[in-house]
Amino acid sequence: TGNHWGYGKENGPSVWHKNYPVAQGNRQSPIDIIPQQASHDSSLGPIVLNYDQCTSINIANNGHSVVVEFDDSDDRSVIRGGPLDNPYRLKQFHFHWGGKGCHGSEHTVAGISYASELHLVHWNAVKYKTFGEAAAAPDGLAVLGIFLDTGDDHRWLHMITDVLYMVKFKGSVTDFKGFNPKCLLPSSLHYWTYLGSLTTPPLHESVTWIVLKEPIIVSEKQLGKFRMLQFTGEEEDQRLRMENNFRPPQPLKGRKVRSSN
Ligand SMILES: Cc1ccn(O)c(=O)c1
Ligand SMILES: [Zn+2]
Repeated sequence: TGNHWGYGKENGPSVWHKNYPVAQGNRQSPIDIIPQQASHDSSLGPIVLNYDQCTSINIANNGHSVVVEFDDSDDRSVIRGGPLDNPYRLKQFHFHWGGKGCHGSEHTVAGISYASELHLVHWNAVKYKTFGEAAAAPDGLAVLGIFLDTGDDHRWLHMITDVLYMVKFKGSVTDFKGFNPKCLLPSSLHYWTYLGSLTTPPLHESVTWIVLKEPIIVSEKQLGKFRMLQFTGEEEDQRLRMENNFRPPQPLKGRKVRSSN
């Protein structure tokens, strides 16, 4: 109902604060990461991803992005180590991207944006009973951010781009079992980390961000398939191409960004 949030002129990031005042809070995401200003923290260990038993369930168009959901009923796929005090359970991953020839990452690096950004969303099931509860807690979520740059075809991304036609319209969902997101990681797990928020409403300040320094490479052709998705539902007469679904960088407000080695 009503003027739901989105990425358009009337309902985009510049007006989200009207319904979600935390948009102007002190730990909002994304941010511009300035490598030279990040502090090397030798106490920051490596991040460890245990995705081998992971169980993807489906892939869906939620009207803001395309999301792959996982069975998070136990600790079969978790992220641990790095800045995290305990394991966080993989819940879903999704992407943010730009328009044709435009970049659409959320985080930027020294003012430079990438073509796209993949977010792997995890929640603290040690401290909280549900994802919803964790999403509202200051140490509730850990999101692994991976930049996508353009070049050659990505060897495994076709497994996702080949099924996007099945979820063209908002509200569509289709089975998507047996996908292990480990195939979407770059070779290095070196990262920046800082305390931030969801980058979409409700913009809860509940995320420990872990942003990998090394991008993965995908082709323009593969990226173009994301742009055939629609923000709108099949029944709506408006046809809105899903693109530029990113929030721009937010004020750092004195936060420190730490860097793994
Ligand atoms: C939980 C959540 C929701 C939206 N986005 O963009 C995120 O990165 C994480
Ligand atoms: Zn995201």
